[in-house]
Amino acid sequence: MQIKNEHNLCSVVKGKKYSLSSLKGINQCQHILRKYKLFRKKLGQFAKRIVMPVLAQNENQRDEFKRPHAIVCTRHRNASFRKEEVVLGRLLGTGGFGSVYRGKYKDSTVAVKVMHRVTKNPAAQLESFKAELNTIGFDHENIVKTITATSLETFDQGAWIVMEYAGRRTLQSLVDDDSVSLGPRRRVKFSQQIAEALKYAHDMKIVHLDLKPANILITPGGRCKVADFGCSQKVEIDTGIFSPTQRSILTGTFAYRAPELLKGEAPSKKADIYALAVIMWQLLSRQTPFSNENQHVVIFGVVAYGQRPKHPEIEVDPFEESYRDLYSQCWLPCPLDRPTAGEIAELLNIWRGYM
Ligand SMILES: Nc1ncnc2c1ncn2[C@@H]1O[C@H](COP(=O)(O)OP(=O)(O)OP(=O)(O)O)[C@@H](O)[C@H]1O
Repeated sequence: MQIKNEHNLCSVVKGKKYSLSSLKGINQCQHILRKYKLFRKKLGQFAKRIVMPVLAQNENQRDEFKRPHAIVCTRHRNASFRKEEVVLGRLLGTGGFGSVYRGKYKDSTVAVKVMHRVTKNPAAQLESFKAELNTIGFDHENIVKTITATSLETFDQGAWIVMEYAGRRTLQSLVDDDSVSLGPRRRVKFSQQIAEALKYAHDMKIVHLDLKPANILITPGGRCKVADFGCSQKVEIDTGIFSPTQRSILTGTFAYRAPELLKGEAPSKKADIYALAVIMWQLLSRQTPFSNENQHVVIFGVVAYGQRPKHPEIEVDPFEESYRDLYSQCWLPCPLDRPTAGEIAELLNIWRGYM
């Protein structure tokens, strides 16, 4: 098939008529890909695994492109980012593996995660850094944009991740702040935006696995942005399940962790849907899930008896009932019974149209 233009190339690749011989003229492809910068936005992961190896200059490069995370590492290594280009400002907060500062990079206000130089678990820290790089190239209004990062090779000399600055508030701080109203419209808007972010990440074969209100930033304009992909994992393209070589998912906060993860089973996209359910519950109840309860007892209850956070004892109208029904479906014990992020986003979008 002759490659004529961007659309044509997309349809060849997306329509899976991608036997490499059908992509006539590598030079032509290169030209089109460069011209339209298709690598990430339009062809996504598929292009990285199928088209990029064709364009690779030599065997080594070809193998590298075929490995998961290859694009991230390669782009990353070649990135022109130097620490001197960043002006660090005040500290925004400190997490387990790094401290986040407000800063300036190329005239933009950014947030910079500076990984701790000394840590009790350097291997886990490196994994977390690599996981955060899963979102390099993501472009979605409800996901904190990762702009650039120092290279993996220089990790030991101090690793930095430069992100868009998404404001000072988190969804957790809104839930905890009694002066902030979280009426039905806001609840549905936030839930929909989180579902949209998950849909995008899942379409890119990335699962977050540490979704909770503290990891959702709220911009001054009131938009949700999912942050902290430090526990995220890549799903295999064909099977939809995780490569067993990747690290186990013993991270995350237990109240938001799906029962299959608590049982030690392989995670899937539906683990994020479970976490979204708990967040939706929290937006309605404004309580902390399983607060003051013994963690081990709760984990046993969640896994063995399908225990979930209690529905808040408030009067509910038919609309609230639908909202409860939706999050109750999202935390069903069997991952297959839970809706997809796309289905949830679509439904909530329809609701928003009626509110
Ligand atoms: N892009 C960003 N824009 C604004 N603030 C951010 C951004 N990224 C992180 N922060 C803030 O920086 C602080 C530290 O974030 P970080 O992700 O390192 O740690 P954490 O989520 O608190 O802990 P951990 O990662 O160990 O779970 C948090 O308060 C977070 O809200």
